[in-house]
This record gives sequence, structure tokens and C-alpha cells, in this order.
Amino acid sequence: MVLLFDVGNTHTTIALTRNGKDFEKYRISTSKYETEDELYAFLKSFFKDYVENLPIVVSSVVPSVNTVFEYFSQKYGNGEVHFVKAHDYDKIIWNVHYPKEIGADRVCDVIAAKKDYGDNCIVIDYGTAITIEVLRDGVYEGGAILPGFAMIVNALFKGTAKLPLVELRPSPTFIGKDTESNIQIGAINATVGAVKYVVENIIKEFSTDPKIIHTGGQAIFVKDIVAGIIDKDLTLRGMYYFYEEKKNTTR
Ligand SMILES: Nc1ncnc2c1ncn2[C@@H]1O[C@H](COP(=O)(O)OP(=O)(O)O)[C@@H](O)[C@H]1O
Ligand SMILES: CC(C)(COP(=O)(O)O)[C@@H](O)C(=O)NCCC(=O)O
Ligand SMILES: [K+]
Repeated sequence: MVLLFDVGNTHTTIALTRNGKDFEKYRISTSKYETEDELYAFLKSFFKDYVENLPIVVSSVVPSVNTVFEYFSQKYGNGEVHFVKAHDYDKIIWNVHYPKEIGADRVCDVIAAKKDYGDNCIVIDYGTAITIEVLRDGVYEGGAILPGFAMIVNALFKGTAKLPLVELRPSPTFIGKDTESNIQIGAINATVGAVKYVVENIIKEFSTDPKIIHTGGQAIFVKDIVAGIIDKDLTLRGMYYFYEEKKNTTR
């Protein structure tokens, strides 16, 4: 058994798995824990199974909480904590200027895409920010970062006197008849359009058609709009594969 912590800027997904395929998972706000005891209290309220004395894997894009996992591992784990980093995974060539700066969530998405979908993939992860990963002939070539849907809605809310926060869902029409639909078109429909535009231009750089995989908490918004498949557990599987590789290379 291994405990996975996928720490994003909005949510932390906590998952227990023994095989990297089946996950018992729970989602908490990343802002809701600051100590290992608070984190442990969440786990004890969620998991019926024994979660003590386990190795933990952390994919974190929020450096300020990383020490919580060090303490957690010492006090409640088996002392083994693996932080996902591109430069600690040499089964993929990270063909970018600074591999160390690639977000851990992006690293996990790429590791899982390569293992589960092959050497030519484009992965889009819809969260606080929207990330796009390019895996071409088995090499990670980089990608793009866009503001997440909620970030755009929040920016319009904070940057204006009258615009409200609206429900995060695409508008069924492209001519808004009220403020809410006007904002949804601009923040969600238009952002999906931006993703489609970037992906179309990335595909031109491939000699073979890449697989398109959508993941992240808000991937559901592109269902039936953007080609490709939705794979909710991609990041978690990437974390597990990272852990497996770390265990194999340290034997
Ligand atoms: N069970 C859920 N409860 C609340 N929000 C959810 C849930 N599932 C998906 N979401 C959506 O996922 C978003 C967070 O996506 P996520 O990929 O976890 O972001 P990040 O990794 O940047 O923290 C939330 O803002 C919400 O819109
Ligand atoms: C782009 C991100 C903020 C996305 O994180 P998330 O939306 O999951 O909170 C994260 O991948 C990150 O902090 N990346 C570091 C910069 C880079 O990947 O180039
Ligand atoms: K993410």
C-alpha cells in the first residue's frame, strides 16, 4: 500500500492504492491543512483501512506545504517520502531548458501518458491553471500554461465593479443574453477555444497523430467539445509509476 498526495493550488487529492490502478481517493482544499496532525485527522476521518506506517508519494506545486509531508512521513508514515521531480525520473528525456522547474503534476501526467497511451500524446490538465503537455516520440518537449476557468471568472470579479462570480459551466450558446452567460462564454467557452487552438497548432508539429488526453478537476467542461478522452486518475497513476521506478532503481 502507498499513500499518494496530489497537491494542487486549489485541491489536494489523497489516494490509497496497492496497485496503481485502483484508488480510494478523497479531495480536500489545499488551504485546509498546515500541520501533519491536521492532515492525519483528515485521513482518519476518510479511510477505514489502516493508513499508518506507509510510504508516501507527494506531487506538489505548492512549496509552502511540502514540509507538512516530511513531518507526516516521520510521525505517521514509515519515514519514506518521495517528492515527484522530473530530474528524478530518467525514463523520459525532459527536452526543455530547465527540467527542475516543471510542475510535479505535469511530470506525473507525462509519466502516466507515456506508460498508458504511448510515445505521442498531448495531455491537458484543467485545474487552477490549465496545463498542456507535449510528449513526442517518447520525449517530453514542453507545453503551455493557461489561466484556469475559475481564475478567469475570479479575475473578472475582482477587476470590475459589477461582474459577479458565476457558476463554472460552459454556456450552451455563444451569444449571451444575461451577465452570467456573457461571463461563462468569455471565461469557459473561450478558454476551451484557446485550448483547441493551441492543441491544433501543436498537432502540426507531430508526424504521427498524437493521442489527446484530458484530466484534472475541471476536465468535465470539455467533454464532447474537444476531441480526446477524459482520464481522471492520470496524475495519480503517474505518481504511482514514479514511485515504482524509484523503488526499482534504489534496490
Ligand atoms: N468533488 C469535487 N468537489 C469540488 N470541486 C471539484 C470536485 N471535482 C472536481 N472539482 C473541480 O475541480 C477543481 C479543482 O481541480 P484540480 O485539478 O484539483 O485543481 P488543482 O490541481 O489546481 O488544485 C475545483 O475548482 C472544482 O471546479
Ligand atoms: C502550472 C501549475 C501552477 C499548475 O498547477 P495546478 O493548476 O494543478 O495547481 C503547476 O504545474 C506549476 O506550478 N508549474 C511550475 C511551472 C512550470 O511547470 O513550468
Ligand atoms: K493539476
